[in-house]
Amino acid sequence: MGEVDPAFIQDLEHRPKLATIEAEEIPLIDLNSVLNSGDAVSDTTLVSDIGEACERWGFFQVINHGVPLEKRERLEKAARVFFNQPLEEKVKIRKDEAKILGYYDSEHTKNVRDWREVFDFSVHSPTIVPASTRPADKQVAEWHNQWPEFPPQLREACEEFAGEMEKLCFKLMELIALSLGLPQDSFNGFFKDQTTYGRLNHYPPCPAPELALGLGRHKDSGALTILAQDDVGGLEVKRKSDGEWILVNPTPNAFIVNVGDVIQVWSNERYESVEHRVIVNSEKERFSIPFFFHPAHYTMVKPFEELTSEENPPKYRPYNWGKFLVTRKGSNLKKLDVENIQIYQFRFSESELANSLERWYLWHRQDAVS
Ligand SMILES: O=C(O)CCC(=O)C(=O)O
Ligand SMILES: [Fe+2]
Repeated sequence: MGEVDPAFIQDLEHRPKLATIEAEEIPLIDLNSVLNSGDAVSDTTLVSDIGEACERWGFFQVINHGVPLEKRERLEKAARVFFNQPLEEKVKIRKDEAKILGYYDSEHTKNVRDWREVFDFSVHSPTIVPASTRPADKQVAEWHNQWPEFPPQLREACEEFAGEMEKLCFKLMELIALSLGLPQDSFNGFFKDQTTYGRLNHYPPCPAPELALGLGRHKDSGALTILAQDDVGGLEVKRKSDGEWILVNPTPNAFIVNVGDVIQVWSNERYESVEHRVIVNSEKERFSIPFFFHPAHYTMVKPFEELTSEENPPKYRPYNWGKFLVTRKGSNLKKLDVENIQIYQFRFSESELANSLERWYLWHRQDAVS
């Protein structure tokens, strides 16, 4: 990536503090009991620990998650080999506005360029999504994977790892449902025709880690994200209690889990999708593998009725997940003059919320037409 191009430079207020602060860690959750308990979850302590982590942090780490270490290591190795190739090899599978999956090295978050390169692959290929961002357009399109020729084992490593991630996501969604007081399988149906995808991230060493970010502050827009980070460290989470950026120290063979915007809406903000970002390092490169668990494109995302009441009316109007996803995917590819789509655009204003009777009326009427 060479010298630091001004496109990478963050505004003053968003530049990282590189001095490490001693801070409380995000919760570490042991999934051992649930993996050995068959289908029904009976560990109430585990369920309440997950609920508390989602409420306080929006983030937690899991250990004893049942994902074989060999599968993770195999993919980590293949990712290194892939990114280590010359740029002209990688750009053969470059993504663009028509081909949404593949390699990319100039993603922008909040319209500042990220100091990283990525490879995106969908888990159920082809993935069915809306053909355009236009609300009235009901046509669908297919996302197809673009696999590199080299290394030849990358495809299988991605597919095998994704299979494991998907199982873990379903388990975690069941635990989250229980933690909200909902039936265990409440969320499963939304993921029948899921738009989930996986990503390989490479953050090269950066000559100006105090000016740039590997990945700018953002919230994940899907339901759940599971992340494998290597031993370098760089992920920072914005602590809800005071807005301080907290580094997530690498824990060997753990996965980092965070709730995304969709869970924020489903839970009517009991669980919030929390901002996070990645700082870079002048000496070490870093690799990470996020897995974005996303519902089917036709899902109308709205608060669960069981989690709302007259005193706690729905805070969001229903929105179409697929339209949201394609709008977001298209806008991250380049620098724009405006902020890309965010869920607060679907949130009722405080004055609308204040009138809960009217809110209930609106809500039921929208339900009938969506
Ligand atoms: O690389 C990381 O640690 C975080 C990646 C991430 O937040 C994302 O890709 O959404
Ligand atoms: Fe993220």
